[in-house]
Formats: sequence, structure tokens, C-alpha cells
Amino acid sequence: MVEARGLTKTFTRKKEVVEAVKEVDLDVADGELVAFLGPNGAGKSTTLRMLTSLLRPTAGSAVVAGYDVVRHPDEVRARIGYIGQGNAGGYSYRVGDELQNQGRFYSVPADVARRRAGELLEALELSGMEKRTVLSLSGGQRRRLDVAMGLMNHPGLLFLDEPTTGLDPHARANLWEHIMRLRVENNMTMLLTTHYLDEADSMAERIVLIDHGTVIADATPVQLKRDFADDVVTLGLVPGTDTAAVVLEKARSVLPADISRVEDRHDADGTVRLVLATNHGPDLVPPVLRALEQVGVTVGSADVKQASLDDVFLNLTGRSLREEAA
Ligand SMILES: Nc1ncnc2c1ncn2[C@@H]1O[C@H](COP(=O)(O)OP(=O)(O)OP(=O)(O)O)[C@@H](O)[C@H]1O
Repeated sequence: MVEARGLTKTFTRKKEVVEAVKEVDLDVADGELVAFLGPNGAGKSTTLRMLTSLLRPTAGSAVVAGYDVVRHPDEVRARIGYIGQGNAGGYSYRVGDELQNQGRFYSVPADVARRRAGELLEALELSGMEKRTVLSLSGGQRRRLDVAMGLMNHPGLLFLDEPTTGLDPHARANLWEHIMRLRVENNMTMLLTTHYLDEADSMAERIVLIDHGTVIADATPVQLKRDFADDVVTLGLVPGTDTAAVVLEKARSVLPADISRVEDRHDADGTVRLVLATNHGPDLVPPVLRALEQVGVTVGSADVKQASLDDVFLNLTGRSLREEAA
């Protein structure tokens, strides 16, 4: 569905040169849901705008829905849906008219457009709002209208640029529910950008991490977390009659060899904790507890913090995506 090679965009403004996207290679297979994840200014939107034929690449090429984006932009646009960062049409227009106009833009016959608009309004819980102006809709309703507009031409491939930014958690979850249902019903391939790590983690089948215009990782969320971050298991040890040093020595002697890092922590309340970094935290706890029990070490508490995409970004770049997004 998407095949980009060496995609590059350089902006020049008042003698300032910005290399927004640098030699990006990207493949999206039929039916896949891929998320572009990266900090502000990483080049996500610029890449999306090149793939949707809105922006001409400085170098490189992209074939989208079977057509070259530079040579056949009309063919590309006819086959894709694009939901930009702040669409929501003309604010003073009526919802129903906006959808009809969008249909006309795509040369959808008027009766088909009317039927499609009705179906989409119902699917996106906007029924009865045809006569309302866009301005009168809530943020979540407006974003759902954007999705409806992006789907008027029945695209096989949908591009979404930060679909949920600015929405409250309830509206975000609600929008996702709609998008995911429509994806299945319409058998759509999707490429989206987001700042939200949790969204990318739970929704995307593949994540392309982008930083300073370059792809720094491209894999499933599970693979990324396995390869570039560790789970952290923290065990609170009960000293009993042994000293803390003896307990720690006994504990360390029975730990499996594949733990990537072992540290001990002495908290202010006197608790001694063993901190283990591993790429299989939840599976590690039961055997470690059994082994510790066998050498007479009692565990009073266990905590598992599973690796996150933020840990992945931090390990790859030295910066936290969460802090940059905030
Ligand atoms: N029209 C333009 N003229 C000059 N510079 C631009 C233009 N559009 C984007 N840029 C710059 O290109 C870089 C990448 O911007 P882009 O919007 O693609 O990033 P992004 O990852 O989508 O960021 P955000 O998450 O904030 O939307 C930034 O440094 C931005 O300032």
C-alpha cells in the first residue's frame, strides 16, 4: 500500500535550512495499522504530507495505493483518505453540507454521497447533527466529523495526523472505538501519527519511531520493548535473623544468569530491595521467588514495571518522549 524510499524534505526559510525528513524508507502492507511516533518537530506530519501528495519531496520516491505521489497525485488522492491536524471544515458550514461537499470533491455522485454521509454520521454517532454548524460541535464531535469526511470516498488507505490530540481521555477512547470499528468494516490500511505512547502501544501493529527526520526504529510494540528496553522487577526482602548483606548475598547466588542488571536498594524505612532488569519481568517472578525461598530468603513485596515505549525512546535517544510531549 505504501512504499517510500529515501523520502527527504528540506525547507528553506529566510536562509534557514530545515532538514525536516531525511531519507525515510517505509513500507506499509495491505491491512496494516502503522503509527509514526516521535517528539514535536520530528518530521511525522511532513512525511505524511508527502505520502498524501500534499507536499513534493525534495528527494526520494513514494508509491502509495499503486501510484507515484509526484507523477500521479490525483490517482493517489482518489484512493486515500487524509485527516489532517485540524480539519473540521468551514466552521460556519453545516455538518451535512460539509460531507456533501467532500463527496463532490471526490466526484462521488450526489445520491451516493447522501447515502454515504448518512451511514458515516450514524457510524460516528453524529446522527441528527446534519443541520448543526461545525462551530457548534464539541471537540470530540468535530474530530469524528473529520473522520467521516476522510471516509467519504471509501478509501482503502487512511492517513490520520494526530487524530486524538486535544481530546479528553473519554473522547479519545470513544474516537478510537469508532476508528477501529470502521477500519474493520471498510477493510482499511491505516498510517497515523501520534504523541500518545499508550495509543501507539495498544492500537498500532507496527511502530515507526522517528526523531530529527530519521527513522530510528521500526518494529511491533512488543519487539521494540523486548529489544530496546527492560522490565524492572523490585523485590522487597525480609531480613529475618540474617543481616542485609547476608540476605543479599544469598539472593544474588540463586538469580538466573539472563537478568541484564541486578542492583540492591536500601530504603529509608530499612527495607532492602533487589532491583532486577530483565526483558521478561512477569515470567521471572515465580521462579525467582521459589529459588529465593529455597535459600531461606523471604520476599515481602514484589513489583513489576513493564517496559514502555518511552523507555525504548529514552534508550535510543537519551531523551524522554513523555517529557517532550508535555
Ligand atoms: N512549511 C514549513 N516551512 C519550514 N519549516 C517547516 C515547514 N513545515 C515543517 N517545518 C519544520 O520541519 C520540521 C518537522 O516538522 P513536522 O511538522 O513534520 O514535525 P512533526 O513530527 O509532525 O511535529 P508535531 O508533532 O509537532 O506535529 C520542524 O522543524 C518544522 O518546524
